[in-house]
Amino acid sequence: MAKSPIPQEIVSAGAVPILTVEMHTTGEPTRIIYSGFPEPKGSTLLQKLADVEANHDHVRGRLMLEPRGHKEMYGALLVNETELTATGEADIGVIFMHTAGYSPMCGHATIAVSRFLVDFDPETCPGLFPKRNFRLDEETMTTALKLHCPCGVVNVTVPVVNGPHGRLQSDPKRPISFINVDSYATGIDVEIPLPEPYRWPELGARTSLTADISYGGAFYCLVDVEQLGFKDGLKSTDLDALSRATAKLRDALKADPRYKVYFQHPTEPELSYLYGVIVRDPKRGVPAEGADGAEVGLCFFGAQQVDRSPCGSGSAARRALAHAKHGWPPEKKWTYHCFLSDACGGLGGFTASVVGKSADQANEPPRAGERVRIRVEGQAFYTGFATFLAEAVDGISASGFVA
Ligand SMILES: O=C(O)[C@H]1NCC[C@@H]1O
Repeated sequence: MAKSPIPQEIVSAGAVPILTVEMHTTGEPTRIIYSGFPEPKGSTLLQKLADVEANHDHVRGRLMLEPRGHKEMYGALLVNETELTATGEADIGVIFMHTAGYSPMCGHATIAVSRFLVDFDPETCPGLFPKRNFRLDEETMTTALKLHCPCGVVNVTVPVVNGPHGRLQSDPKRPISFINVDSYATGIDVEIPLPEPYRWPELGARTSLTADISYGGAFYCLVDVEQLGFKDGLKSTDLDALSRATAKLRDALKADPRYKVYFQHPTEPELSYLYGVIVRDPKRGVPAEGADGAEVGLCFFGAQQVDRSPCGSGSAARRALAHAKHGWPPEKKWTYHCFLSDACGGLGGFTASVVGKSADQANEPPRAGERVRIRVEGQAFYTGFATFLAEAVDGISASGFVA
């Protein structure tokens, strides 16, 4: 690797340099932070997340916002030790971050991080992922990884090939898949009244709409584009108007305590909140090979950040909703597209299917609240790697900013 052209005295004069690998999953960035981030304190992953939020949030800002990031940046901080790596239930932990905070789950970053974890060279990253333990399936040439995400353990399968130096490396030609934590719809066809301050122009004379609520590691409100009043479907030219409409819908849901019941995580109060609004256009989208159908969607999360990817946790939430609402058989595979994959002729869509029900619900018919395991598939690619500095005398950029 090339040496830094900046004199070492400058590199080491400010905060510890932060090292990242940069990837994208259907256009959505993941800045994977593997060295230099302050060590989070706590014995559980959620305690470590709370510590990062309370004490190192400015470092999140530094890496996500300008001038090192931008308003749509996304990141993943690797955490070697969690309560579940200690028991062997997980291989490594991860804290997901965006421009306005942190995510309970992130499918696109799970795909990127898992590929990186298979590929990185332990000699160049000493201390990273010390319990690295590939479980290779030689028949399928895949390796398994258990990622401890804030929402729980996600089981990832990464296709591999034999690399030139006798080391396994990821196979960029085949999709990575993950089996998410239990996913379930919490609200089907919920009538949402929209009081005056929570309306937008495209609604016209309507004063309410119908939407669904579903969990895929994070809670999403899922709404058809026509319900929002956009009669011509999802169009990228309407992005600003869609952002204004979904922000109003999000605010209406957050303002009324009656909706809290739809966003209750069974065990973790920290995860009990509306994370994003996904606008669906069921009339568009090309199915990926082997899939039974497709739809296009657009996910707004955080401070109305736009997911470039089809949103992995949202795909799980949507497939769980289809199971509960329409009784789709488990093997029915659906391709979830974003604007980008739709514009690229279907390249980069995420495909989701049901791979199992919770054991205690195995014989029950589909219904709201029923927990299912969803497998989501997608691909991530490397775009680079970086060393980020913060000079001690730089009063502007240490915590990042949005212009
Ligand atoms: O793929 C996902 O699940 C996500 N992408 C950004 C917002 C969500 O966390």
